Amino acid sequence: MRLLQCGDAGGYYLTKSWTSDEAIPPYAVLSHTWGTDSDEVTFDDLTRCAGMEKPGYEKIQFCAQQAARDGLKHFWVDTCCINQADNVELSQAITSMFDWYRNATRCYVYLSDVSGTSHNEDDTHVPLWEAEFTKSKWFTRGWTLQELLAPSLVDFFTHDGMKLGHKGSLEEQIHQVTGIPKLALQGVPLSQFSVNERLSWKEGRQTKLEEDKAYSLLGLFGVSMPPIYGEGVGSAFQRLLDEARKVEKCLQDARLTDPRDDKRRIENTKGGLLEDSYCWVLENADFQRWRNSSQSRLLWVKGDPGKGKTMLLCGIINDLSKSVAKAALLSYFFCQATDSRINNPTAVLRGLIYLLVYQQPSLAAHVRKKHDHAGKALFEDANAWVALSDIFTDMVQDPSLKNVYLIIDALDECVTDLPKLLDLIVQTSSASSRIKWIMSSRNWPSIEERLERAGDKIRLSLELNADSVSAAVRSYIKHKVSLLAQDKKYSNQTKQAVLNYLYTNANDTFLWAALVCQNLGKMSRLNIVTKLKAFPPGLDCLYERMMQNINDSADADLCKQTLATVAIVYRPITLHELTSLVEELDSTDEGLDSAQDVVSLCGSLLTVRDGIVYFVHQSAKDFLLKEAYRLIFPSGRELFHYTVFSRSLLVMSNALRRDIYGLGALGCSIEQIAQPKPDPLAALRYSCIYWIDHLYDYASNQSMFDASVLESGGVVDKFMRKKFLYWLESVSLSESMPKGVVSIGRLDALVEVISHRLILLVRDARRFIMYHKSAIEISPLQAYGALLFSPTRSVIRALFEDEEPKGIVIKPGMQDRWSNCLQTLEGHSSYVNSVWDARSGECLQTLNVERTVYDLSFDSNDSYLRTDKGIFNIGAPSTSTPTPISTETQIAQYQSVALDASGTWITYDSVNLLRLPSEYRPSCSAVLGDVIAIGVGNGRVWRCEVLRSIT
Ligand SMILES: Nc1ncnc2c1ncn2[C@@H]1O[C@H](COP(=O)(O)OP(=O)(O)OP(=O)(O)O)[C@@H](O)[C@H]1O
Repeated sequence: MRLLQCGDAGGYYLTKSWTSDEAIPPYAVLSHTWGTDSDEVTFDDLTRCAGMEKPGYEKIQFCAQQAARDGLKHFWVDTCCINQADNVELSQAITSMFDWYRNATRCYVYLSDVSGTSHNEDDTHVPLWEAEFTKSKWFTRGWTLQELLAPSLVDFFTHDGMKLGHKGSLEEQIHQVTGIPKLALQGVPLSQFSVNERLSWKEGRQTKLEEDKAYSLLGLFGVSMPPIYGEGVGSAFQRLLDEARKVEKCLQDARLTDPRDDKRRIENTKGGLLEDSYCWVLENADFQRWRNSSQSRLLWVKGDPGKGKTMLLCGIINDLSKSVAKAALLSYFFCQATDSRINNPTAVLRGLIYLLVYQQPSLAAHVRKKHDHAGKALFEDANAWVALSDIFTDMVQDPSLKNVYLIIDALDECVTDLPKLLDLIVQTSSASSRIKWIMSSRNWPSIEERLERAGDKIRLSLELNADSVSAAVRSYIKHKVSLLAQDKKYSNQTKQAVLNYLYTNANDTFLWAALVCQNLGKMSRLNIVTKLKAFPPGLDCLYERMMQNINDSADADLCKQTLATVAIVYRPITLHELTSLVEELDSTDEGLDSAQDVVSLCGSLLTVRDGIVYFVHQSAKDFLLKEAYRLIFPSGRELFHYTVFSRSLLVMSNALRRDIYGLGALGCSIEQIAQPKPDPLAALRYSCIYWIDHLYDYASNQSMFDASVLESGGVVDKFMRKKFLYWLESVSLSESMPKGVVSIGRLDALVEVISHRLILLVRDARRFIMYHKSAIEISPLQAYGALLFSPTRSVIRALFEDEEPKGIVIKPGMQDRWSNCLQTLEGHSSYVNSVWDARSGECLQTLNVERTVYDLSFDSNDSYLRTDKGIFNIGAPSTSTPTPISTETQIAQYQSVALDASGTWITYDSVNLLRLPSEYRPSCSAVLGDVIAIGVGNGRVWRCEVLRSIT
């Protein structure tokens, strides 16, 4: 990027060309409409110190003067800063232009057809400029759309240099003229608007070259593609949309959780964020040093449990999102030990990457280098961490980024592989001065040691800021007790007594105060001063007292079972799921109500939000697992895993069945499926996803493990034989296929070590799920269609023979064993050319593309298929109603049997029926009556006959 600068002796000269990874000085950009080519000052003019007489010179002078007024030495004007005669440079400029406008300190819109001098004669209240402004041709040009949206500061000027206002002050008028939502004008990330909505903003805008209509939108979609002038506007838009969809897909696949939703949920669960209780940190000297010094890139907020770290970070995020606005990206993640989805480093990176790409879609390019080939597996397979940490490192060093603020709460709740995450933080913080990290955690020496390697880090210890924390806790107590006093109608005296008790005993711990207030909220005001004594100071003492109360209650056993269940599960469970896992609850008629009641009885430790049961705080769970361990797991934790495992197996065995949602159509897509009400999976979902994990953890203590569980005829054997396919369907309905694949892998590993009896069954089940994963993930009932594409000697196929869709015949029949292909990978081509070993990552087999069948037709007497690779004898297909022979790939509007447009589905009467494994996808096809013949990439030809009455 070349910039302009004023010369000492007047005139303007071009600076050197800055590469994208150099620190480009602050600059202003001009946005304007082009006159005729001869009117504009060109790159060539400037290099020859010519062009002063051209009308376009005025705009350059205007831009230079305005930039100087704003204290900017450099500025950029598209007419002369790009050498339009150099195609490579022009092409590069087109793909970078959005970033150049976005990174400009200011953008000046020069409206050549708006004057600021006179008033509208018809209506003296409306200045003439406003009428002219709304009709300005600037709003009708293609490129000015990104020039309006990319920069954060856009000032509008008349042709004689009078400032009319800025994007914010003129928001209403701009919105009226362009139809662009005000939020987009305010700088909300453009990815928040659908592709179609963004496309609608270009309506009525013109460009000199027709392809520029598409190229001028590249930045709006975060897409980078080379311009190919001459390709035509249709092709340019097609490429643009293809790329935009890939960016969208990338974002969708990266999203494991939306950290913005997590933040809102956490704030709500904790009773709302109080500004008075966190704003001290914004003035804190350590925080300020981190904020203002370019050397300080890493801030570690550390403190004991319940000191308010999470809420502090929520407050900092709110403050940064206001103050850094579009000048920087802000990405964050909240680790939660109780939820296995968000308690590991891969989840952290997915969350951070998701928010970064959401704010700046062009960053998706770093993900797409791998995602375009690997698809969603990039984020989920065994190599996810390695791939994601590379992507993340590249992303935060992207030259188009200004500053990036990265925030992770509760490192101590990242329960697996924390050192890996800490190392990445340290490494990225020293790699670029544009990155600033904030992390919070408890005072763990192991974290301290690891962070020691970072350069200039700042520790903000809550214990060392006791005065500020103490004042913040007092303010919190004051607020909470006022609400209590109002609610419970405390007298002034009672209110004061409660306040005093909390002030004296909170020991600067928010959580202690929060728990006591929560409990007081459930008590009557009678004798409240005496009742206060039931809340001893110190978190552990408080939990101990609560546990004692539970243990003394009439429902102690049920409460302890419930607490043990909530403490041992791998993600927070719903009340419905709780009824499945705790036997006593399920056996009552009013299972759900009882679950609600028992959680209320444990109310000092548990809480329910949106039907999901949580610990009131991580420290409550920690207390149970350490101090109250013997009480809630009298026979040890492993045996409790067995309880959850066996309950899961029992409830699944009773309830799982074919087509549990009553979908009917085999090809019904997961995207079209709405959960029925009541949802038959509501109580089973957790069990479906995690039963194998509980079995695995039960088996981890071999001395307690009862091996008969894994014997033939044992509970696992019976379940797999009777319910495996229904389980697969339910896993898909729960959108958890990747987890299902991993779980069956774990079961396989377990069986290999413990019991060889089940090995054939489990290994076959594993091959089945790996081979058919994609089809079942897209359409749950394809679990049954998949039987048709499984080997004749597959154990699962034999066990579930009755579940095969009736009336569909595939010839030649399947081979008798599973092929070398462990897992089919779905890329963007219609069939894959290579198959890979999922464990070693080695390529097992590369299909010979040379042998692809390209041409295929039925012979006139229906006994042969003619192909470009030879003639296949197929015998006469049993069709009764011959229809015209077509050698073209069939599309979905065809009656009877056909292929859909993507060549991945066999359809019947235009409805998806069978999803084809990659190896069976067509390179060509032909239809005769109810028979479709398909030629594939490995030189094979196969056919499928679909009889009218399919079930
Ligand atoms: N600024 C605040 N506004 C409202 N509530 C707050 C605030 N700060 C703390 N609290 C209350 O204190 C409780 C504990 O705070 P928080 O969860 O932030 O502590 P923590 O230091 O992150 O604890 P841990 O390390 O154990 O996770 C919260 O559940 C909330 O009820």
